Amino acid sequence: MQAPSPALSAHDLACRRGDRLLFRRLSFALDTGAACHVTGANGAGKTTLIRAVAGLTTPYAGEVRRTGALALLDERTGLDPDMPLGLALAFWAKIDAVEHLALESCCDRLGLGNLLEVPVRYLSTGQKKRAALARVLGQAAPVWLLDEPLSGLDTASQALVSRLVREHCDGGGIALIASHQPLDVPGMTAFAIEDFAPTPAEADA
Ligand SMILES: Nc1ncnc2c1ncn2[C@@H]1O[C@H](COP(=O)(O)OP(=O)(O)OP(=O)(O)O)[C@@H](O)[C@H]1O
Repeated sequence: MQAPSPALSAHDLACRRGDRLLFRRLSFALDTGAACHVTGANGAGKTTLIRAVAGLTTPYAGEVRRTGALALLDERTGLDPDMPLGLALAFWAKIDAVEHLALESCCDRLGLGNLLEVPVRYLSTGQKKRAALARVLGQAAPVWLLDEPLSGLDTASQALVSRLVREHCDGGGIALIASHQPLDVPGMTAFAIEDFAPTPAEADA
């Protein structure tokens, strides 16, 4: 049986952090092939939104609906700092049921081939980010949630991320991307988290 088309939507979502309402009445709907760029100032709530959509934070109001498996790029890579990169990725590949050859091909795609013996703690910021992206790629999940996928990356790697998102969406995937930097993904929609900022009265309620 064919898997249903992926879909991701939020309906009247509101999230609080501590005693502060960050955003409210936030809605979007993404169907197969769609990418959406979430922008916003530091502290506006982009990571909170990504985590709420991922189901890692309970929204204050509203709901998220998703069809299809999820791959999340978070600020925490989850890669064991004491393991060589190859083994650290293999740990997740086992959990994600990714075959060895597929993992190898993702590592090659992200230019990690010559780093697999290096302990994760010795990797640079950009190298760690590319390793986390390799895991996302390997998961072959139709729905991608990418929190700051470009931060710490050089120009060539930033272009590669745009290319990976394009290919993912061209193949029917969905990507919701929180990023301070622009991405080169034709047809990508965008919204600013500030568009859903509470009024002062709502924020204090
Ligand atoms: N556990 C927490 N308890 C209280 N406040 C929190 C908590 N986590 C985050 N916050 C606050 O929530 C707000 C939104 O944080 P969030 O990380 O979602 O912002 P962001 O838009 O992703 O910022 P940046 O662009 O800097 O990554 C910030 O003011 C932050 O200090």
